[in-house]
Amino acid sequence: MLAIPGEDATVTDHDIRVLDDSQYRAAHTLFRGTLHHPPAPDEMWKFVRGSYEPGRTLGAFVDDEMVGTVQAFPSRMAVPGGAVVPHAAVSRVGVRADWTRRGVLSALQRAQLRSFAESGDVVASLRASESAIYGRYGYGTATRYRFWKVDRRRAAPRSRIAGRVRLVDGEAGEQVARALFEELSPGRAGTIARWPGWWDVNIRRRAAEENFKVAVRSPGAGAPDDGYLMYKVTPGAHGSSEDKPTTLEVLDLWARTPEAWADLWLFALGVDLVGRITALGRPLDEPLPWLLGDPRACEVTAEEDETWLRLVDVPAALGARTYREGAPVVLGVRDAYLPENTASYRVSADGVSRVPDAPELVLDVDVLAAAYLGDVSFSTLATTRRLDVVEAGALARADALFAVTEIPWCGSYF
Ligand SMILES: CC(=O)SCCNC(=O)CCNC(=O)[C@H](O)C(C)(C)COP(=O)(O)OP(=O)(O)OC[C@H]1O[C@@H](n2cnc3c(N)ncnc32)[C@H](O)[C@@H]1OP(=O)(O)O
Repeated sequence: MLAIPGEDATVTDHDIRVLDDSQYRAAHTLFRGTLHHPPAPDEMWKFVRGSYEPGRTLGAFVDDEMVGTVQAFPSRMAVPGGAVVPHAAVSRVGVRADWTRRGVLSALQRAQLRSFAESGDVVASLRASESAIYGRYGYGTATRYRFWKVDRRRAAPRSRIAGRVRLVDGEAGEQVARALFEELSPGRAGTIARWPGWWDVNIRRRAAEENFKVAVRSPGAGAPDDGYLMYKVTPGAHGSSEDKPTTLEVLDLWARTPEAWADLWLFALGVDLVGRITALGRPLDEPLPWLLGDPRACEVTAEEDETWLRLVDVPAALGARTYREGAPVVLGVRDAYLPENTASYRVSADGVSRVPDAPELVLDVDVLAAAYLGDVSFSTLATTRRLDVVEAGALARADALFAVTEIPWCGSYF
């Protein structure tokens, strides 16, 4: 039985259990129900099943009936400076509609965070269905992504493909993509390792149902592959119809070099009969307009929070990333769910240590997570009253230490 924050008489009976093999399908059905989806049919379940790994799914029970569930996939995440830390990828969070707002998720979160701390995960992350849910559990928005829409016929690319882009069919295409992905991610800060079930659910299952293509790029014949594009084309109503144009969706695009990146986009821009190209979840610094003769042919249709990051082990996370040169700063961190993180930390280019000193900036662990990968500055967080400034000069020092040269991005939806 768990102690539940803000508990009242109706929530004390929650019983959080680690689920076993015989309960995964029920948990999946419960989760899908909270998203207003029907249970997974057998042909979907055969791909989803493998993503339930032992010991990683929790259920909340009332009178022996499951009313809520959370799951986490095993992963790793790159942090500024290039180190890679153990990472739990949280997903499939749901509480049955007749049990919401009675502390079920809070109980699940408390148990899940404790299990991450015990198993040595340094960070956890998730994609939030709603932005009001996860801050209280210590998750902060640490990366953002953008969605593109391109009017392909207007785009007029400025250059031509310089290397070789070839289509690779079926499983061979997936294998080439997967090998390249594993070489490139985790790489940039915020990028993660995908787990086998990610490929089963997101690629293999969809490829079986939809018209997936894999284009692989190399600098030239015989040279090693250096990038791939996974895409799908949905034919429009009448070929070139304005209302429902033939649309090419960029599903996954990773490149080792700028040349490979440009060639893969140029390939997409060259696919005949396509009127519109869409790309979801791309990095904020992707320079697509510069590739086009008519930069206005591409439009950012959305820019949203991507990674909600949780620093599970604050000293290990702070110690894993590098810092720019500059005078040190003392951060006072508060963590209600993992109180062992609550402490003062002296951060400098030489390293991080827990200190008895009075803090110069005081902040909750979700706010530290937002700044951790470098996506937002301490000054911005202070301006928006997300942290307390005890020593005015500390803001500029913290900004200088945590600054990064490349905008963090994850690029793997889960
Ligand atoms: C990573 C992912 O899987 S994202 C998908 C998340 N799942 C969904 O969106 C499915 C639909 N929603 C749900 O299943 C549930 O509403 C959940 C899981 C979001 C929340 O579960 P609950 O058991 O209701 O949360 P719980 O009762 O523990 O809430 C704790 C606090 O968070 C608040 N809260 C919970 N959900 C929300 C929400 N959607 N919006 C605003 N506040 C919320 C509660 O009001 C409560 O606040 P309080 O402590 O000030 O009283």
